Amino acid sequence: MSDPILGLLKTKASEAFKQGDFTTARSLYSHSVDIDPQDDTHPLNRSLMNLRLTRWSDAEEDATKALALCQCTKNDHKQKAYYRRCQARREMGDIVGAQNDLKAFASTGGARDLVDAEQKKIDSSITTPQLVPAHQSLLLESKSAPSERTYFIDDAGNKGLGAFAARDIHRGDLILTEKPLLPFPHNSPSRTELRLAMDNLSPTDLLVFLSLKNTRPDRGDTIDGIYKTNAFANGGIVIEASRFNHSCRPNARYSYHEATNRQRIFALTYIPEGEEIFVSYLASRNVYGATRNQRQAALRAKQNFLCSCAACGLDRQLSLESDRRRTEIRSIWDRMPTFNPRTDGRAYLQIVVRAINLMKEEGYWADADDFANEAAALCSMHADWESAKYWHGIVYETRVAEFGKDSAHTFKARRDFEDPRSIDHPYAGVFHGQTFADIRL
Ligand SMILES: C[S@@+](CC[C@H](N)C(=O)[O-])C[C@H]1O[C@@H](n2cnc3c(N)ncnc32)[C@H](O)[C@@H]1O
Repeated sequence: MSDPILGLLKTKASEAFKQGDFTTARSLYSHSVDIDPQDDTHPLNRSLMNLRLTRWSDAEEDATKALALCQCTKNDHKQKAYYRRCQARREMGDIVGAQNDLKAFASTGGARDLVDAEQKKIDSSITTPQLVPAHQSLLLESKSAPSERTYFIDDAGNKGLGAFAARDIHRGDLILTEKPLLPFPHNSPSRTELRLAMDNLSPTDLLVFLSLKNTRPDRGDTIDGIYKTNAFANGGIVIEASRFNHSCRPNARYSYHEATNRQRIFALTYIPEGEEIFVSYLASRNVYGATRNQRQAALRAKQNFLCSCAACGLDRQLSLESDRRRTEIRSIWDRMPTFNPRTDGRAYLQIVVRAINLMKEEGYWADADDFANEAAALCSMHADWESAKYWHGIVYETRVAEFGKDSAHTFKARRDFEDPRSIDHPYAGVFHGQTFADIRL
């Protein structure tokens, strides 16, 4: 079954061609050539774009490729291929080759007026070959990072491309803010929804989409493969943000900012210039509360890759220690609802402290707010407002780094920190007599 992207590529390439954007049309046809190398139509179409772009030797090569593929079966394709190759060869000063192609064009039924016009050009052409002009780069490479940028995209070894710090980045710095190219309000659009959204892309945006990584090219559905490799939960396809690789000990975090319809990435830690910036593709507890095997299985199922991050690459001993820490953090989280908040308050706070310290030992404590938030709620139940403020402060500081000062999560944390008594909790202030001032990180 042919890849559904082929029809879309043809439509968008002719759209670009009609607009006179031969560079985009050529690149779109190049994708068709790569996806469907046995069909002569694609190199034939691309040869025309090459002629328009004065890329004579590429035009010649494509016409030759088309001739080899169409063999004797498609006469009109053969005619076009000879005619285009004739023009390319003439432009390159290969008069003998051009003359032969023109003969072949005529003998396969090429229009008389075209033959005559082309013959005149051959006759009057100068034998000195023209220089091939420098042409535009066809790759949609990410532009090299201007100095004010926080990141640049570069080769990240076995992971493909990746994002790197263009300067020293500090915890809480905004690294990227980007509008989605294909926004979806949910994570799994149907094939029809996806196809409709793709139809609305401009030819150049389709090219940008096609520049993204596809970890499932074998499945024969390029759109689906690229979507699954790159889509964000909330926010769909976001081109630059898609270049950030995953780590189970990330130094940055992505989040969707609904108010501005932007995908954003904030620094969770200090990231020195030149270092790779990593986000986590897995939701919080599936990273900090999961062993290496569990994380790797989840990433393989979700995105079909074997994680090579620093945490997954630890040697056996260190990896076992890491697994033990993460398993304990997870088990603390799972045990928390079993505590009686009236009688077990101190033990509850002590395990919160334990969990956050384990996160720190693990080198990834950006999600400390999950636990600190529970601690704040417990202190509020006991009307220990001072302690509640302390824990709300940790939640607030963590959320600024995770989501920025202007996110809804952070606003709430800030309000609770400034006025702990205003907390929206059904049991706030119902127990009295216990204070927790001695239990801190
Ligand atoms: C959203 S893309 C990230 C950008 C991608 N590296 C590129 O070249 O465009 C996700 C893909 O990058 C690769 N990748 C990301 N993080 C990785 C990691 N920790 N280990 C190995 N491969 C990773 C995998 O192929 C994954 O499917």
